[in-house]
Amino acid sequence: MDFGTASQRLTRTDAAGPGRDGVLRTLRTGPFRFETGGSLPFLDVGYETWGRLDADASNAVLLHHALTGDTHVARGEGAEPGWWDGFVGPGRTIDTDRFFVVAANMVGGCYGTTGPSSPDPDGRPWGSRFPFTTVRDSVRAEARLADALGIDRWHTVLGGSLGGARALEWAAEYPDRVARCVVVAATAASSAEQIAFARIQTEAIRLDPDFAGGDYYAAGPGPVAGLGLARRLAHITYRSEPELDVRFGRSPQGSELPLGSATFDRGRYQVESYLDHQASKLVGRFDANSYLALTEALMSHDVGRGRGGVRSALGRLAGVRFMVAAVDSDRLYWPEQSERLARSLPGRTAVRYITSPIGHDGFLTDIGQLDAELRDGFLD
Ligand SMILES: CC(=O)SCCNC(=O)CCNC(=O)[C@H](O)C(C)(C)COP(=O)(O)OP(=O)(O)OC[C@H]1O[C@@H](n2cnc3c(N)ncnc32)[C@H](O)[C@@H]1OP(=O)(O)O
Ligand SMILES: N[C@@H](CCO)C(=O)O
Repeated sequence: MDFGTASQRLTRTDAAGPGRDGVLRTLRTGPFRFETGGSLPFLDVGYETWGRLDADASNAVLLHHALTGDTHVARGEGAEPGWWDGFVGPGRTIDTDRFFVVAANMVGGCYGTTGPSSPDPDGRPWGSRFPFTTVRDSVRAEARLADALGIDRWHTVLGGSLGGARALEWAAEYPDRVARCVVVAATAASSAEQIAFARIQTEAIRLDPDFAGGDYYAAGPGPVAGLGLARRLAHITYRSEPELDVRFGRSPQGSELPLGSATFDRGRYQVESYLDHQASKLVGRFDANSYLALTEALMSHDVGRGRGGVRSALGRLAGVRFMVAAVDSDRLYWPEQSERLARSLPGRTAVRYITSPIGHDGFLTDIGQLDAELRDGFLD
């Protein structure tokens, strides 16, 4: 099964070695024990790099993708654009002429790192046997990648949304290995409402008859209806009410008639068609089990777990320089939650704001608003 462009770029290597910019490679680890007890005989960690590591390995930057993102942050040798192209590249804020940039796919994902759709040693997809995974598992896998690449300490770790949770978890798990940490549109721990929205999504997938308990790979495309429903709900939370209203209002989609002529026989509003499109795009590029694994990893996100609570976990991070940023219209990762996170960090850093009408996805579309803050001092 092909989950999109990333898998087409996949080439497998067993050693890190010097890289080619923006080409997906894989580091195979030894046995991997998950935070909550499961284990796998090995993990493949899919990653891409840009630029060159300095002789003293002091210029390495780790970028983290969000829930359904991948490792292709910036353009590389090929023509395929990256999802943060304006932000990462030669002369950009994350300047690949200066930094050695690394992006790894999360454990449980479907863009290069071992996940439920990956084959077990007998060649069968792990499916329902894939262990429950947490953000901390991904960070620990990335630490092995850092070891293999010869990086003792990151110059900067940076990410948004689930990627922001990963960045923060890196600082908490390995404070001596992180000099700077940028957390965008993320919280110290997933809130009740974030867990609630996520649960509806995971339920939509599990209730799809084609989910087959997670072992659907041999039978066909799998729970595409459930995954599409999950994405529709999620996408609403990624945008703002005013944006949807201004953009779509009550307009019908093309010549469709939303009032209909009989029960269950009506055309769509534009916003329905928009959500249908977002759903079908995701279904075409993402594995439902990976969506479950990463969503539940995000539900479990709590930087204070096993560390005496959030305040205690964050209070120890005086050696890490932080930037916390929020999207002012975010109704999923509320700005107040970023403010709370920033207040809990040593030095009580001020929250930087991305001003955008669109909501949570502003961390993807408008990250450039952090350029000046990052270039002007923070990344020095
Ligand atoms: C494999 C990967 O590339 S994943 C890595 C990067 N991606 C991510 O990390 C997250 C996934 N991506 C996203 O969430 C989004 O694409 C974002 C946030 C990056 C971009 O958001 P925006 O630029 O604001 O796009 P927006 O939400 O407006 O959607 C535009 C799409 O809706 C479509 N659309 C707009 N109105 C309608 C409508 N009435 N009916 C149907 N479709 C519509 C557009 O045609 C466009 O389609 P396209 O994306 O196929 O070209
Ligand atoms: N649009 C983003 C939002 C999640 O933060 C994604 O799909 O990864």
